[in-house]
Amino acid sequence: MTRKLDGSKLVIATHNAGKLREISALLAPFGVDCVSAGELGLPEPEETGTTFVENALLKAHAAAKAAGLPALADDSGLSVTALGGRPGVYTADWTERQWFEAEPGKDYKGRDWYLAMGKVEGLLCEKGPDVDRSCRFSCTLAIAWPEGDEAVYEGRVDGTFSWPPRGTMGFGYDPVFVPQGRNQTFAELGLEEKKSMSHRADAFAKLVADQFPDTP
Ligand SMILES: O=P(O)(O)OP(=O)(O)OP(=O)(O)OC[C@H]1O[C@@H](n2cnc3c(O)ncnc32)[C@H](O)[C@@H]1O
Ligand SMILES: [Mg+2]
Repeated sequence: MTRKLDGSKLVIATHNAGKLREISALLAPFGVDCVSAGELGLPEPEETGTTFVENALLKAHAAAKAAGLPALADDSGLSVTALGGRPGVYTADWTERQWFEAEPGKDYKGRDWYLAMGKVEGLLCEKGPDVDRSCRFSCTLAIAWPEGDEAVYEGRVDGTFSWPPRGTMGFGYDPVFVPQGRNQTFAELGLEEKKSMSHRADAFAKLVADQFPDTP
């Protein structure tokens, strides 16, 4: 049995504004008292794990320990089938890594998502016009308590990598991700639609079933 949230404040342990917006919207109906890592001035831990689960747990435990409160972290990414699952767990620093290899010493702090998406497109194009464009967004949500307890929930959504980018809503790779069964990208569909079908929503549904089982 996993430990349950008991009404104390919950730290949303992310430094990504897009994720914070989505997690806040998903949590809203459950009356959880939330505070973000940014509001608490928590440092951004180095993500040294090799899986989404490892990194989500690492971020949740770091925040829970620093804040003395339960913390919810999210590790997520886009895995492209034809690229052997890349960028996957390295989605956030894909641009930094690619450019670092090209030009060591350059400052990559301002992540440029357009470049990162273009890099994926470039690698797909190298494989020819009939390349398999299927891909998947994965999301692992982890809750950690200051005493060391933890709970993990995994979600995913399958789709297609679409080029050029379309839409202005959402964040990160949303403009190039078309979920299965739809024609629009997540960035065109917007928060409400995305909330009903995303990798984050899938993981969150498992969190709700476990943490808030009595909610109708
Ligand atoms: O670690 P935190 O502070 O939560 O923020 P981050 O941006 O570094 O997040 P990750 O380490 O989990 O990296 C995941 C990256 O995958 C991308 N990503 C994850 N979920 C996404 C979504 O719903 N829509 C678009 N891109 C997403 C986005 O580029 C993220 O930066
Ligand atoms: Mg990160």
